[in-house]
Amino acid sequence: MNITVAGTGYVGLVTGVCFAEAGYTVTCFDTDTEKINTLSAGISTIYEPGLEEMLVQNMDAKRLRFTVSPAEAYSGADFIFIAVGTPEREDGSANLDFVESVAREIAEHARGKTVVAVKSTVPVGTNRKLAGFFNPRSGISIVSNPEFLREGSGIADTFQAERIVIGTDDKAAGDKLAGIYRRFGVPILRTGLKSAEMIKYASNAFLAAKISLVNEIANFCEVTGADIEEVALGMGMDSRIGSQFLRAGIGYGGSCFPKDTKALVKLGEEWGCDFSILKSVIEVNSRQKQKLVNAAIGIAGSFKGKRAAVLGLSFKPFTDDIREAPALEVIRQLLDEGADISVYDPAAMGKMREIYGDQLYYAETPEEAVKGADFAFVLTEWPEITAFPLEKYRLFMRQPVLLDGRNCYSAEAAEKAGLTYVSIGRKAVLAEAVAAATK
Ligand SMILES: NC(=O)C1=CN([C@@H]2O[C@H](COP(=O)(O)OP(=O)(O)OC[C@H]3O[C@@H](n4cnc5c(N)ncnc54)[C@H](O)[C@@H]3O)[C@@H](O)[C@H]2O)C=CC1
Ligand SMILES: O=C(O)[C@H]1O[C@H](OP(=O)(O)OP(=O)(O)OC[C@H]2O[C@@H](n3ccc(=O)[nH]c3=O)[C@H](O)[C@@H]2O)[C@H](O)[C@@H](O)[C@@H]1O
Repeated sequence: MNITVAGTGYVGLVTGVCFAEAGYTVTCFDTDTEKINTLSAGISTIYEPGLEEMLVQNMDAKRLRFTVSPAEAYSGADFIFIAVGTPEREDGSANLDFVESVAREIAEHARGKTVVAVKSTVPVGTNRKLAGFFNPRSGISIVSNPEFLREGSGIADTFQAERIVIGTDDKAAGDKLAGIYRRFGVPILRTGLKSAEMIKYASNAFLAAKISLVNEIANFCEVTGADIEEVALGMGMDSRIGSQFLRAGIGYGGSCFPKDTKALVKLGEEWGCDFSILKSVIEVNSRQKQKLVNAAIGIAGSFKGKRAAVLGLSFKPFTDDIREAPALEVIRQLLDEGADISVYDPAAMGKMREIYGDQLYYAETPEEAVKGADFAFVLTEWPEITAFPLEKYRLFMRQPVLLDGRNCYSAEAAEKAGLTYVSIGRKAVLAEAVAAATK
């Protein structure tokens, strides 16, 4: 059984390595020669706990290889997973150029009966369009197989997936794909092609909405004196609500929630449907990302001549991905305000340096980052950051103002440590500061 994965980004690489780990022979194909050279040398191109070890073991066992040749990748494949990017276009819609170019190459090179499973997130109707790239007599069938893994826990999310969705109008192709997933022992849901495409967007939209709703409730807690941690705990005990994704914070980021919510709004427009809830979800998230800098301005008046430390750059812990990370918005605002900025992140410093170069100071430890700072922003709840003692902020900072965008610390402990502490949904100080800044 030969499996090919097109695209060695996050999804493609995790998929390829996990299918090899499950015992299949896997070829990963990418047009990016540098990436393929790095991977062929046994080096992971993404930061994902446990992935590199698994990559090397499966390469050594001759179950996993990498290529830049489409002929080599597609000609002998029984299954081809498409996992290339579907980035946001300027108007918010999904860019399908990469997916279409893979379909064209498969049509050119694939021989015999091949099941093409589309993991890339694509608008409803795309897979039917992609089927049009293949000659009906070629034996190539298309199945929608959306991906639900999260960065930072991609391996566990694959082997212990809560569901695998297989959407197709071709029952035999769906049966074949379900067959290769059987080794994973996870629940499989069979649907039509369009429903599978919608399940992906609807799931991400729902999760993003949950976060924006909890963030709005957190903002209201600040005004009324309620505590979002207690409120979320109480809400989450209701199994109809569920306790996950109720963490209030500085807003959601990442390569998917921001782009997929916008793509769904755009898709709705194309079909004459107004996603008004989703528009608010996006708007609330965008305001949430600006909240802490506004609070700091409320406290300081101005950032001129002030130093700000930013702890946590990736959009969530256990990844080096900074796509749409709240840190990007916070740093943009701080630069506009004329602040001196030092940053620290256990994994994402290289990617930040690619964007900001010498506009920022890159510290090697949280301690070094906060030294001499007037403000410290905590934007990602990395263990290295949450374990950084409150006393050290007081000890090393010039003016110990801590703005905690992930509610990593106890407000009581922070005050006891002598800090001016601002967090999300827990203390009136934030609402007052924001009101002062926006007067
Ligand atoms: N990043 C994530 O955690 C998740 C992403 N998704 C979806 O999966 C898809 C892929 O996402 P990422 O892995 O983040 O993408 P990515 O942008 O990190 O990687 C895409 C890869 O495809 C390669 N590529 C482009 N054109 C190609 C071609 N013609 N042939 C072969 N390779 C080609 C690029 O060189 C790149 O390495 C997107 O649709 C995304 O929405 C779904 C679930 C989770
Ligand atoms: O389509 C995708 O790419 C993926 O998007 C998300 O996964 P991911 O973006 O890796 O990370 P999440 O853990 O969902 O976090 C996304 C953002 O929401 C934020 N978040 C999450 C949970 C929460 O309670 N509060 C909160 O602010 C995180 O800090 C992060 O910025 C989904 O969880 C995956 O199921 C999906 O496959």
